[in-house]
Amino acid sequence: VIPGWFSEISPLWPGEAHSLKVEKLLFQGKSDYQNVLVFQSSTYGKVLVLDGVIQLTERDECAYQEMITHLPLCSILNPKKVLVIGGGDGGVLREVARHSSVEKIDICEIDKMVVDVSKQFFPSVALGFQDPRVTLHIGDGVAFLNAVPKGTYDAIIVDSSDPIGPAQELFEKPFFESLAKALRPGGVMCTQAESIWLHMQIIENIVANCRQIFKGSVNYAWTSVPTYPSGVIGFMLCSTEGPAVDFKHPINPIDADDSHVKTKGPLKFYNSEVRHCISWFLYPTLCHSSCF
Ligand SMILES: NCCCCCc1nc2ccccc2[nH]1
Repeated sequence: VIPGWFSEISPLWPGEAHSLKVEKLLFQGKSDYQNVLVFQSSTYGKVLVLDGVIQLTERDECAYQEMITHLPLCSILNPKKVLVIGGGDGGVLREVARHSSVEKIDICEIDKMVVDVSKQFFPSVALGFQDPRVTLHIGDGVAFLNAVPKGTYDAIIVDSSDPIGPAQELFEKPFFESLAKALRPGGVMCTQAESIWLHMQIIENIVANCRQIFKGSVNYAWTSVPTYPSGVIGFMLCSTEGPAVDFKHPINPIDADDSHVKTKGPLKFYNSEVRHCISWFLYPTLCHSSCF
């Protein structure tokens, strides 16, 4: 370990470690579920780390939060009821709240310390909690989903950490089945789906499960986030039934109504024109990706 530097070492990416220069340690704690660390980096703003894994930095969080939110919400007309699993930093809430059609936003985050730390150190991200449509549930996302009536939500976003620790069961088949049950017919889900450079085995298992469970479209998209391992992170984008969702030509473009800019600030990454990094699957691996 180099003094003054944080290195992200994990068995999930053996033999490599992204490092960030540390200016100042801001918070260190242990919640009921994980170690929580916040530091001021030299060039990426403040950084949130859970069990040694980078979850967000002020400089590049926009790429992840905007893509995981607007890819699904811009693919269906008139989303009204949205559920966020995880995402205790509030960034996905901030992005969901940009959609004026949304009437209700539920969020289920297992670790209250993540919410409290985000509100204290990441106000530009945690501002999502201030929206009156938001209801915060502190608890296990699996239990929450199993208690939700069938067909409740138009969209569900799973902003999870990695499948080591509290988020492990959010990558397993029963959880995807409960996602499909909680969605209305034609509803869409979007989940954090790791790196095509590091986790193809995990991704192939998720795609195989989603192909059995989601009878609409099953897509894998990815984007560039410099402070996530290998510099990319992906998303599973699935609909329960209905016509293939064309994520390249969103039927509910967010730029159509820019009233959100006044309260949330401008979008920094996503827009409807740019072709997103969406890769199709030809069994057994990615065939090609078309982006930008
Ligand atoms: N190694 C990639 C990790 C991706 C993490 C995405 C993420 N960032 C978060 C911040 C707070 C709570 C849950 C979160 N989930």
